[in-house]
Amino acid sequence: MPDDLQINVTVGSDIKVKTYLVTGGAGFIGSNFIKYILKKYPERKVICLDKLTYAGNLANIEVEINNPAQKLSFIKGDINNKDLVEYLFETNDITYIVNFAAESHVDRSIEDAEIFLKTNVLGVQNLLNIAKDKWEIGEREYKNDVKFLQVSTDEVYGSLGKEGYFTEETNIQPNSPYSASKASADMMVRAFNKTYGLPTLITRCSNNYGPYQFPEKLIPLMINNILSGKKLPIYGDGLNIRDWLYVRDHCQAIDMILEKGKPGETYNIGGHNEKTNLDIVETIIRKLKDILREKNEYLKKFSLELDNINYDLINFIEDRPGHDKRYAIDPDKVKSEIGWEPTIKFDEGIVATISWYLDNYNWLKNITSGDYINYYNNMYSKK
Ligand SMILES: Cc1cn([C@H]2C[C@H](O)[C@@H](COP(=O)(O)OP(=O)(O)O[C@H]3O[C@H](C)C(=O)[C@H](O)[C@H]3O)O2)c(=O)[nH]c1=O
Repeated sequence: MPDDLQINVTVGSDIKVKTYLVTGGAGFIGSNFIKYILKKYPERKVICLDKLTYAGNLANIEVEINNPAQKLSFIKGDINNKDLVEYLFETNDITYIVNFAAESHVDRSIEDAEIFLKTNVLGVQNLLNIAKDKWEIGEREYKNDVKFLQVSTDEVYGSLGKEGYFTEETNIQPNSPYSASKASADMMVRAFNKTYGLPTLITRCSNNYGPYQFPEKLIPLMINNILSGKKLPIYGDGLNIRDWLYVRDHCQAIDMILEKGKPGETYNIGGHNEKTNLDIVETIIRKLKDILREKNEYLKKFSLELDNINYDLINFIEDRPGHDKRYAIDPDKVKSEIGWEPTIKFDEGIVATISWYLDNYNWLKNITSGDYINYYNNMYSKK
């Protein structure tokens, strides 16, 4: 049976449709995942639980929420809310729990780590506890299908030198409060698998980019700054290296790991696309210019002049404390065991991303009118 048509069939005539609890589903990767799943499996149900912090935005999944043909329900709430999470498990036959809910920005964690521990560690422990209790009761005949997938990050491995790659066996050596919180959560997920047998999966992705990313992260921040006539702040010498993964590829990998992954296992998901930050920023300048040459109505809209979009916009600023030098992922396990590899080339993905931000400038404007502005004002006033 092709994957797309797969449904859960229990004994007798009772047909169970898979139901996802997607936590953090109004954020960048979570909302892309919901879109991916609803499109690929129109018969499946998705419950999105999201606290709607500064980085979560209902607009990201508005189209899907308003489409009665799509089986998506949205609940505003915190993964730390025990009663609410219990209620969701009691009132739904949840097959897959996919946890995207997290405070994700390294710079914010350096300013104050508290919320990172509350959400990324205690929140995960709450989800695990409740998932385990419901799973242990095992009323459902399709209990074996249940999986708890923790979306983690390659940052838990720390930093690489010029050579080598992170494998799933690499020691955990987080360097920022953010990555320390994600590593702690990974250890709790592991413990719930080893101690109680909860069928867990951990995925560790490299840097994502694509539509709906909050403009505090490198790529949308640079796009937004160019469109707003601002300088482009690069930390340190700009030679730190990240491995960039288009968000849709990441969503596809998570879907395949949910279906084929072995409980208790960890899978690294990378884009095999290592670039220095300086290279990324220069590429954005060049590609944005190419797009604006073709769609010159945008020049007027943003009051921009092509000649002013150049490398002089780059502003090297003080380095991020504890700035990891290089992340890079060994592709072997997810390729050989799951059959996944990235499909979207960076040149394609970056043009799609820049075009999306140009075409959805209202989204960007709404996002940047709140917390984000205050946060950056405070941060840059210290530099
Ligand atoms: C915002 C910003 C960043 N940078 C540098 C710092 C990093 O070397 C690189 C990317 O930074 P960003 O903050 O976008 O992402 P990372 O710190 O690599 O972490 C990201 O990717 C991992 C996998 C996650 O797990 C994180 O949740 C996610 O935020 O650009 C600058 O030079 N200037 C800037 O203004």
